[in-house]
Amino acid sequence: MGRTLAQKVYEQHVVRRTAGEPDLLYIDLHLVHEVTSPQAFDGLRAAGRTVRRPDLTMATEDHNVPTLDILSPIADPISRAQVDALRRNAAEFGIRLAPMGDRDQGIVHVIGPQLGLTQPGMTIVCGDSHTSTHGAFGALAFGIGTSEVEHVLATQTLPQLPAKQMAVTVDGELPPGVSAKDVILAVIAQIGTGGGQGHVIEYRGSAIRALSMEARMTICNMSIEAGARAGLIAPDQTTFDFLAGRPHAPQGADWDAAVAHWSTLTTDEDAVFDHEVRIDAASLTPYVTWGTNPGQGLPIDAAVPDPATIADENERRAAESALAYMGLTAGTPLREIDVDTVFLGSCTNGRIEDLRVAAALLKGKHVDANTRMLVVPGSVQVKLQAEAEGLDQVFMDAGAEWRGAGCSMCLGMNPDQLKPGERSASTSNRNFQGRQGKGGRTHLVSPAVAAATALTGRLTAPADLPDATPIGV
Ligand SMILES: CC(C)[C@H](C(=O)O)[C@@H](O)C(=O)O
Ligand code: SF4
Repeated sequence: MGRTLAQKVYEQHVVRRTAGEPDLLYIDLHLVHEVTSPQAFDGLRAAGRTVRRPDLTMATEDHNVPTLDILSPIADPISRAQVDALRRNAAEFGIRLAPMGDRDQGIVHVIGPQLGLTQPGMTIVCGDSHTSTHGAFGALAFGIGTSEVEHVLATQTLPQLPAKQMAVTVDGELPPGVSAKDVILAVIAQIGTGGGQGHVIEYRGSAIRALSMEARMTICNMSIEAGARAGLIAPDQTTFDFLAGRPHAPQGADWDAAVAHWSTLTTDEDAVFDHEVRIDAASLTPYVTWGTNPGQGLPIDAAVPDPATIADENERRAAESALAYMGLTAGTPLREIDVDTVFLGSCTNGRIEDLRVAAALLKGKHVDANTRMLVVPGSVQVKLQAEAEGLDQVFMDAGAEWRGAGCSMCLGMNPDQLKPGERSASTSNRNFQGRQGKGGRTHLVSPAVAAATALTGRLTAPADLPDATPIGV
C-alpha cells in the first residue's frame, strides 16, 4: 500500500523501533523561544547534560517582547525573567539566539522559513503549538511540551507514535478577496476544533497548489486549531523558489541534490487517508469568527447564529456562553459588529505578503476615527522589507501604528493587549476568552478583512468598500 507524505517523512526519521514502545524519531531542527524553554534548560543543568546538536537548534525572543521602545529593559518582571533566562541559557549551552534588536529576531515560525532553516522533508519541533506552520514546506513539524524540549535538547530525538492521516483537498479557484486565512477558517468551521484530533492533515488540490508559501504557512499554522497534530503541503516549485538563496538553504551541487530529494516528497497515488475533506474554493467567501473558538466562524454575509437553532447540546451551550462573553446578540449581521481595535500580525498573518495586501487597501485612506490599528511585522526582516517597499509609510499615513516585531497582540504576554470589553478584528489564530487581554473580545479575520474593517470600524469585506478593486489574495 502507498504511503502519505507525512508517513514518508516520519519513516525516514525513525532511528529506533521496538515492539510495544514509541518510535524514536530523529529531529532535524529544534526551534526555541523564551516561554517554554527555561525549565528544559534547568533540567539539562540538573542532570549535568549538554545540548546534543546546538547547530540544529535556534532560539528567538518573541512572546514576551514589547513592540515599542525595544531597547529599554522589559518592564514586566515575568517577561523580563523569561527573556533573561533564554539569553543566559543560549550563552551557556552554545545555542544561536536572535535577541531583540537583532536582524534575525522575530516570531519563531516566521524566522525559521525566512532563514531557510525550515526545509522539505525535515522533522521540526518547537515548544509551541503553531510549529505546524513549517509543514507548509513539506516538513513534519509539530509542537512539543517542555519536558520534550528537554529531551530533544539532550538527544536530538523524540519518542513518537504514528499519527492518523487526513486529507483536506481544496480544488478550484478562490474568488477575489478570499485568502488562505478564509480557507482555513472555513475548514475549521466545517470539521470543528476537534475534527483533526490525532491526525496529520495534508492540504492538497489545485487551490492549495496555487498558493504562495506565505499563504501555505497561514493554512498549516492553524492546523492545530482544528485539533490536528500537524499540517503539511507537498513541496513543489513554489517551495523551491522560496528557499533558493536563503542563508541556510543548500547551495550549488547540494542544492541540486536537495531539490532532487525534495521532489520525491509526495503522497503516493494509492495511499489511503483515514479521513478526507473536500472544499470547493470557488464557494468560499471571507470568513470571520463570532465566538470564542476558531471553529465558531461564518461567511461575513451571515449573522450571529441563534444558539436555540443548534441541535447538539454541547455546541449550543458553547454558543450561548460565547455570545455572552462576546457581547453579541443572535441575528445581528456580522457586518454590523463594531470593533475598536484591528491587529494585523502574528505567525498566521504577519508576513510580507499579508502586509502588502493590507497596505494596498489602506493606501491613501484613513483608519476609522474610533478604531486603532496595530501593524506588527512577524520579524525584523519582514519589517525591513516592508519599510524598503514604503508600506510603513502607507500604514502610518492611514493612521495605523507601525510596531517592532513579535507576537504582540496575538496573546496577552506582552504590553500589546485589549482592555476588558474591547473588541478586535485580528489576523491571529486564537479567539479564546481573554486571549488578547482579560475581557478582550476577538474576531479572527484575514489581512484583507482586517484592513477593510480598520477603514470602516466594523467587520467589513474588501469588496464592501466603496471603491473596491478586486484583489487576488
Ligand atoms: C506560549 C506558547 C506555549 C503558546 C503555544 O504553544 O501555542 C503560544 O505561542 C500560543 O500561540 O498560544
Ligand atoms: S504569534 Fe501568536 S500563535 Fe504565533 S507563536 Fe506567537 S503567540 Fe503563538
